Amino acid sequence: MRQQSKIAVEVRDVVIGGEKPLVCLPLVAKNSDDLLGEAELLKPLHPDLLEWRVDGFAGVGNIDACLDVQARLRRVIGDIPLIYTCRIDCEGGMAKLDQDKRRDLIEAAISAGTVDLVDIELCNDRDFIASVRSKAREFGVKLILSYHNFDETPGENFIVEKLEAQCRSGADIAKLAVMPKSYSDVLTLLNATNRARNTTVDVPIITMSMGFMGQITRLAGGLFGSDVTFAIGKDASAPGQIAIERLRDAMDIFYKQV
Ligand SMILES: O=C1C[C@@](O)(C(=O)O)C[C@@H](O)[C@@H]1O
Repeated sequence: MRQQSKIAVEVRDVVIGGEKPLVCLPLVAKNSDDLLGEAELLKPLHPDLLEWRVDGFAGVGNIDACLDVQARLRRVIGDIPLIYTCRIDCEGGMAKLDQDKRRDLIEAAISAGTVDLVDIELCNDRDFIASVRSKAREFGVKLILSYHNFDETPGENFIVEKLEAQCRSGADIAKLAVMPKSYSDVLTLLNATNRARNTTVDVPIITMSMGFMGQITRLAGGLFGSDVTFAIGKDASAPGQIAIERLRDAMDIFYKQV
């Protein structure tokens, strides 16, 4: 059986860090009609979690427009836990916002009370992280601190230290996505995840090696300590994601017994 997270995170009736890794589907539509349509389409696929990639939404610069769609989105998805992500452009985000605006948007989303988790990058400055963290705590929203590298896979120590730093900065969940150039890089990511899970990182972990080479980490990363895998519902939000139906079939091989 896989090594569970020492501290599990519960959102609605979903446990992150429990017996089985969970499947999250990203919502990446550009306009509100398409976004709500995408959510309708994904709901019957029964994802454990949904992620709204707000940085892919054309109205991302308009807080009121975003809040309006967010409220409608919650009505469509019912009780499915929702991650709110406005990814910073230097780590793969699709919009360039200034930091004050991005923080205001994220905090407004948290205060609206209709998102369950928020994902921000560890590369944001301390004040940005402290401000979002305190807003998240106030509204009972779980904080994911993340790191993305679309160019390469850093060494094992770097990865473990990044996950540890996320914990020290108050992450309820530590997350890291990196790009492999070889299958050794894929093993580095899995080794680092396994080490973090079994030593210093007590909170749930989400890691993935991106691209084609990294697909094994999306299927079997849970065995090494990754608690959530991102799949394709309608459209991908990162290279290497696999359609949810195929992913679930494959995951049954690894996790059915539990
Ligand atoms: O950070 C992540 C992980 C991800 O980049 C992936 O590789 O599956 C997909 C993103 O939507 C999410 O925010």
